[in-house]
Amino acid sequence: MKILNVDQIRALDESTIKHEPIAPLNLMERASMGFVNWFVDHFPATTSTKIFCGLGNNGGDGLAIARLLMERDYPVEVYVVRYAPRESDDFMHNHRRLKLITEDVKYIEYSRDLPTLRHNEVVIDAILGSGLSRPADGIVKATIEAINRAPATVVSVDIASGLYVDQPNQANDVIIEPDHTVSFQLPKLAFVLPKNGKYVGKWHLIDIQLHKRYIDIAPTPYYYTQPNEARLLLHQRDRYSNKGTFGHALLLAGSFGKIGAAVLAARSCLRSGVGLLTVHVPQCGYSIIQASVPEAMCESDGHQTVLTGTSRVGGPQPVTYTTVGIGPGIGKAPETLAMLRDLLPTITRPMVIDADALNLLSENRELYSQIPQNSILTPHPKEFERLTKPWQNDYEKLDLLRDFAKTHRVVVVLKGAHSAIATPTGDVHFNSTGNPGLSTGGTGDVLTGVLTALLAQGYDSVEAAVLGVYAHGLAGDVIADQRGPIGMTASDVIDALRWE
Ligand SMILES: NC(=O)C1=CN([C@@H]2O[C@H](COP(=O)(O)OP(=O)(O)OC[C@H]3O[C@@H](n4cnc5c(N)ncnc54)[C@H](O)[C@@H]3O)[C@@H](O)[C@H]2O)[C@H](O)CC1
Ligand SMILES: [K+]
Repeated sequence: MKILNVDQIRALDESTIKHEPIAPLNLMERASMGFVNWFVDHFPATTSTKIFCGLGNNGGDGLAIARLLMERDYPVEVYVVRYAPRESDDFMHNHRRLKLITEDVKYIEYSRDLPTLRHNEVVIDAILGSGLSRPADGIVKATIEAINRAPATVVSVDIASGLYVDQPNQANDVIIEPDHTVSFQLPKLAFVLPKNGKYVGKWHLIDIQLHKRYIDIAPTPYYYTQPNEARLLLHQRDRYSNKGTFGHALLLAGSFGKIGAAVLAARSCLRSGVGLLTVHVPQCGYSIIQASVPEAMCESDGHQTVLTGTSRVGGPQPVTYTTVGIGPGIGKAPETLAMLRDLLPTITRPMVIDADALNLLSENRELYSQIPQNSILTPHPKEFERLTKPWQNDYEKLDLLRDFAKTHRVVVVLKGAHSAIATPTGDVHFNSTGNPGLSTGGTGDVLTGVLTALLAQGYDSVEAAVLGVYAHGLAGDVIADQRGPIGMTASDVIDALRWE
């Protein structure tokens, strides 16, 4: 699903009005009706509801929502925040329609006009929407602050008032902190950026049948992975296939005290459909892997505690493997760096690079040019900062991410809430699955195993990253549903992986 910018959202509106065709006021009615259908599914008709409306079309939505909820007998109070002398046409039209059924519309010009808000009430925030062009100030700011202080449940229409759709807010901007955002048709970039979490709450999309052809051809680098899109990426298995069909992966993982990382990556790799797996670990990990992952072959490094790439049986020969995954638990010993240095030029196929392998790269940037094209790198934000440089906000981070992926022709999975997957062409796919329970030790090792398995089976790198990250997050969501996010372990995630 595409994520469009604010100008495209406006143009999409106009395109819908022109091509459907539909009168602007009727489109507003459709959007408001969609919101109301969502609202009645979530809050009973006894819910005391206060709607705060601005003077533009977001406010117009608010007035239409007020009327539609009153028609369904919700106890609704309407407040218009009078911050400017002019209202939009569709605001005025809905204002007139509302006045036909109630005289009781209140106006907020000064702080003393603000009502008291209680915990058992619901506030609908329709003050400012996608038309935001400057920080909230004056009475708008005072109203937003009052709503944020109140114990009431807050639902924002389209986007929290004060939050920009696709550009950074300043640290001191005043923005609604909703429990829910009910938006129209497509997600907004602001919704998927981790730092905006409290200005978005849980978000929901209402299909208002905006012009499909416009969406289909609108250029954008940003995508949001939907369940049906992820499922379409899944390769169907031929019943006459054999284990050779699904590749032979090599995982280079583990060091003394961190053999568990190798175990997790190996198990998830096997659970993700790889044909054959060899795990190369330091000698101290040999018996552990043999005993705990019997399905894998194990190759012992010549070194007791860290990876050096040497071996008493002749050393790993990555060129003979379909795919190499490196990083989980390897540490940053000089011998391991030397191994990475020797290894990279010998690999011609995309590989998976994680954890300390990324840290070694960031400390030896001359190696960037040696990374095989279309490899998948899986940094968390701190690792990505080491690979690049610090950023001021999520938008700058996104630019760095796209630049890095394009410059080095790699796929970068920036892990976090809505993990962002940047492609060598500069597109970004935001993931839709996962929960805070996944921020626990070992889940990154699991992802490395998953991605290595998908590459070994012949998935293209972007597809492997989008599908693998989605499936990994979904496994976390399944566990969170069953017994809550707290106490989830990386091993649970492996067990919950499903490929169907
Ligand atoms: N396709 C859709 O998504 C639909 C969206 N609808 C709703 O329309 C709004 C956008 O409406 P618009 O009139 O363009 O903007 P706003 O209501 O957000 O703002 C009105 C107006 O306010 C001025 N302004 C900007 N920043 C500030 C500020 N900080 N303080 C005061 N005033 C400010 C500026 O001049 C704006 O133009 C969208 O969010 C949806 O809710 C349609 O209803 C249907 C389809
Ligand atoms: K709003």
